[in-house]
Amino acid sequence: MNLHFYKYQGTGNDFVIIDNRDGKVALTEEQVNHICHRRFGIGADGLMLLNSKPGYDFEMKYYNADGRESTMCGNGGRCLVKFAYHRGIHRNLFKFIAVDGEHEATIQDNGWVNLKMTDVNKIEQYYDAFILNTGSPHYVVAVDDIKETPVFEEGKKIRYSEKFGKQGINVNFVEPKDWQISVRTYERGVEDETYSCGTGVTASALVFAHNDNGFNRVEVETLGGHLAVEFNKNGDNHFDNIWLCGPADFVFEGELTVDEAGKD
Ligand SMILES: N[C@H](CCC[C@H](N)C(=O)O)C(=O)O
Repeated sequence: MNLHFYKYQGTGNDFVIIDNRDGKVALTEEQVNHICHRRFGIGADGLMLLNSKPGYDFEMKYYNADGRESTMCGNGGRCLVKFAYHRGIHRNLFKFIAVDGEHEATIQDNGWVNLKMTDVNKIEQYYDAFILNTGSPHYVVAVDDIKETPVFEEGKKIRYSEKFGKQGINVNFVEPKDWQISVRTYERGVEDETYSCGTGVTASALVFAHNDNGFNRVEVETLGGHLAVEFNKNGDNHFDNIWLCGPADFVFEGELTVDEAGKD
């Protein structure tokens, strides 16, 4: 099967994207895993299909690098909006459907893509950490020195621990710094640290909100660059009008042949 693919990245969280509006592409778990492989494939944290969907500008289908269809990807959603624009879908306000429901998005004059995330009405405290779902499940814990934190080793331990078992969880280490936070994330389904994780950055910003009530904007530093999260906080653990804001850029495109076995 011949595929024309596009590579995009949002603060270093990178994705293979395929325009599947004609509905002809169906990939197996093994094929997605092979395409995302950093040595034997194109290499990516995940793969997305841009599908058609009546009533929406498009439908987002997201697969982690392990090949399995996953929950919401914030950076992926932002990259897919930029891709849709490049493919001729021009909107002041984009409206698409993803695994966690409807999303709106805008493309800013500086090229940033702002993505509206699902509301959050529950944050569970778990020992010194916080558990919440921003479209994907997240574990958020504060650390003293983000640079010295063994993200892979510690993140993997938590992700595979008894508590989170088969479902897994994304693990975010956060160093609060004045009016911003630094975040590093071990991502489920990539099974490694990624340069940034959009739903993880969103979860971290909600946990470390500055203002108790009303509008908040949290600046976030990640290995892959700068993001911002804006939201309304309405008392304890109620957040809405949540927007994940940041860059989303085209990298390259090409042709790919995958056979049934997922090999080139
Ligand atoms: N690995 C995540 C999905 C992608 C999340 C991340 N890439 C983002 O930008 O939100 C999970 O399996 O829950």
